[in-house]
Amino acid sequence: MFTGFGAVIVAAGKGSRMGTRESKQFLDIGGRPIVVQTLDIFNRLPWMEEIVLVTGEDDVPRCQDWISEYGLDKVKAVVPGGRERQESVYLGILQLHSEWVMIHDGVRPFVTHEEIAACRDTAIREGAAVLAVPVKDTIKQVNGQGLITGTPARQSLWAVHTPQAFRLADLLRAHETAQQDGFTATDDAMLLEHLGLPVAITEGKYSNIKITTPDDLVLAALMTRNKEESDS
Ligand SMILES: Nc1ccn([C@@H]2O[C@H](COP(=O)(O)OP(=O)(O)OP(=O)(O)O)[C@@H](O)[C@H]2O)c(=O)n1
Ligand SMILES: C[C@](O)(CO)[C@H](O)COP(=O)(O)O
Repeated sequence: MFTGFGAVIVAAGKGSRMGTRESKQFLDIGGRPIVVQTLDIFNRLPWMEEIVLVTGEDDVPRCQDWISEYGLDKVKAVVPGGRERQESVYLGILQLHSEWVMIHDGVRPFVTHEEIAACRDTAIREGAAVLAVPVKDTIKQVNGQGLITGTPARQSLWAVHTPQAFRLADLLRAHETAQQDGFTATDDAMLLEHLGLPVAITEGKYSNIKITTPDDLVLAALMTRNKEESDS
């Protein structure tokens, strides 16, 4: 029985906003599929005890092959995900035995060990934590007619990233309550908010991008080249 941290890497999305034939999590950056790059970051954390990969049902065999090929020895299970991200996360956490869990998007391959450790430390201190960055733009609320209805104070606005870290028992309860209530969320913190549990912010870096649209691929290629140059 593990008592430390496990991670669920979700990579079962269709990538409709990317629009490529190949799902975006399997596109190549720096010579490896994006999801392999993400898994490798978590696999190299000395304190990370187990990893579950959630992917498309048809993609399970090729992911298993990559796990062997790239020596991702902490990946204990590769499971098919669901229609929505929320369902994919739930199917992943059912496989874990650790006391704490980190949920991370398979398409955020630039997260650093420092950011992940900061998120872990905040979660241990506060009970739950997410990486996030202060928003740089002024954000407007807009109605269905395209008219601005309000301007929230920017000091209170953060763009939320992953990883997001929780006690496994809290996250399971949050997912099961959401299922009972028919509550859907775009991140896991929202599910704890729905339960009334506090979630703390850990300031991350703007470089922890989620590869979502074609312009993110251009940025990702540039970031990979910069990293390769600074590593050599
Ligand atoms: N049913 C789903 C939907 C999303 N994800 C994962 O959740 C992460 C963040 O989601 P997003 O960037 O929205 O990915 P997609 O759902 O693939 O993209 P889109 O919304 O453009 O279709 C991705 O790693 C994606 O693979 C998942 O595991 N299962
Ligand atoms: C969890 C998340 O990465 C936080 O930014 C994001 O909400 C998930 O992806 P989506 O683009 O909202 O589907």
